[in-house]
Amino acid sequence: MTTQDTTTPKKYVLAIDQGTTSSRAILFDHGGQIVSVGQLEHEQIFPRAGWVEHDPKEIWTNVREAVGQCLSRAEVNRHEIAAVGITNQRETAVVWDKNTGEPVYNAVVWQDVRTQKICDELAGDEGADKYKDICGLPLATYFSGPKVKWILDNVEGAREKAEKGDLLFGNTDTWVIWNLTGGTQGGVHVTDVTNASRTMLMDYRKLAWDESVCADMTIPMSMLPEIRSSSEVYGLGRPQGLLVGTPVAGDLGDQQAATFGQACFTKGMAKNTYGTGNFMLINTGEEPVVSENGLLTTLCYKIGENKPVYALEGSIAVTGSLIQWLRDNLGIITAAPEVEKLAASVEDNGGAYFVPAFSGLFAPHWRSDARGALVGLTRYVNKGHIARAALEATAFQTREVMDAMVEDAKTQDVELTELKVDGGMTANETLMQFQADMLGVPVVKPKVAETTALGAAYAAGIAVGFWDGEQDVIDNWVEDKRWEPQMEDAERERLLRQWKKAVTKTFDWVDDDID
Ligand SMILES: Nc1ncnc2c1ncn2[C@@H]1O[C@H](COP(=O)(O)OP(=O)(O)O)[C@@H](O)[C@H]1O
Ligand SMILES: O=P(O)(O)OC[C@H](O)CO
Repeated sequence: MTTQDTTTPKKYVLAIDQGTTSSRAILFDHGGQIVSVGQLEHEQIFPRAGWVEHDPKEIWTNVREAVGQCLSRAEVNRHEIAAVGITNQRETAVVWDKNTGEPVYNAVVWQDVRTQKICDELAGDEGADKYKDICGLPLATYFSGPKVKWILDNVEGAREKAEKGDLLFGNTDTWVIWNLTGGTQGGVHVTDVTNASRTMLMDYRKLAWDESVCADMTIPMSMLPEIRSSSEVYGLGRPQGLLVGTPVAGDLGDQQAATFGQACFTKGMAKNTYGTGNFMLINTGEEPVVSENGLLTTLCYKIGENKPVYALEGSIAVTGSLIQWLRDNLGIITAAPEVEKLAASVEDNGGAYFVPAFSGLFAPHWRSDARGALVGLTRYVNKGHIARAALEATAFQTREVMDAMVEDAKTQDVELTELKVDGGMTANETLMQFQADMLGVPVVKPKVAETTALGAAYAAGIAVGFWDGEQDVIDNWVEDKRWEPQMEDAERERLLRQWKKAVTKTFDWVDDDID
């Protein structure tokens, strides 16, 4: 049996951040400072238009290698590590055989839109909000439940195996934790409330799988992981691994982890993460709030036996990935940071607006029938304007989500006075200034920008007593940079008016005869 070393003093907590484009392992010290990082990218598989897959085996290999890199770079071994926390790209669905550990199909990624027909059929006459009262989410291709149904319906033999109890489902947190704790040799099959709240299968008030939704989606409940809190010991590292005997003690979806790492512990505090997509979460306290404006009701975190904390979320599918698209599909930049220089080569967007509805539009529109559009083009527009329009798209989309949040917040008596930000795109000064201009409130970035991994580390460290609780997180949070709004109101309103017009041009694009 694997046991934990309780004799060596513990100096660190390790976070594993299994993201959309890469898997990272980050070691943190007691002050919440980064000690070392390991990182590997994995392949993005696009078998058809609108389909996005990852290879779960590659992800697991990369996680192990990232942990190896991280520990060797710091010359730290597992005896000095108090606990491991996992955070992950949410909604991405993995289904595997519990007897062999082999996935039955690639992971179907959150951005994938293949389940449109399944969602339409499930909605029937009742519409996309059919399950909203149970799970807090609209029926959309984004969430895991319909993806699991697709796998069971389309992979030969999968449904029979699932019905026999041989298959397991999980988001990538569950997949990583199962493997980390032993896989076929006794791996634990768990998830936390935040990840479960993104499947459409969990009742967000009861924090339990909902039988009726699972039945509608024809998903055997034996496949589903046990729902646990975000901060408790789920199991110990497997004997063969580098983390043998180390408690695996934190699990949060990446956006909730960032909210935790940003110390948004009070009702009304909000953060926005600028990565592949953008995700703004506002803490709504111990009572769930139902949005009237296209936001998702989601679990924010649950620490051990404490009451759960809820959030409203505005999810934007495409932000940083639009910059990758400029790099990979248009070739007008060779690396993401170059977009800033290209955008600075022009004074403004030249009338061009880029609505990147590559996976339809998420919050606040939830239009699966939308597809991307670049509008306002004239002979005047050059690649500098396109780069600028691509950057501005992130800020405009964020403003739309913020408007929805402000509307919902009115009923809660909370006011949004500033926005905490993090993620890869916050390195872009032009974007951050434009963002503050578009929001009309200051945008504030912390010194440790890896808030996602930090949040997972805190959840794990709190579970084992390495940190005492939320006050430690608050004490460790230090402001790095602040952007104040500078734009005239009239100019802001003009730009937003044009943007809103551009958004309407993307609607109703997908016809029924297109998969
Ligand atoms: N200087 C920059 N300007 C604009 N976008 C950037 C810049 N640097 C990185 N990005 C974008 O940020 C994203 C990476 O951010 P990250 O937080 O690592 O994402 P994720 O965790 O979603 O993989 C990429 O999509 C990339 O295009
Ligand atoms: O891996 P990221 O940072 O792109 O985040 C993905 C989100 O969790 C999807 O909901």
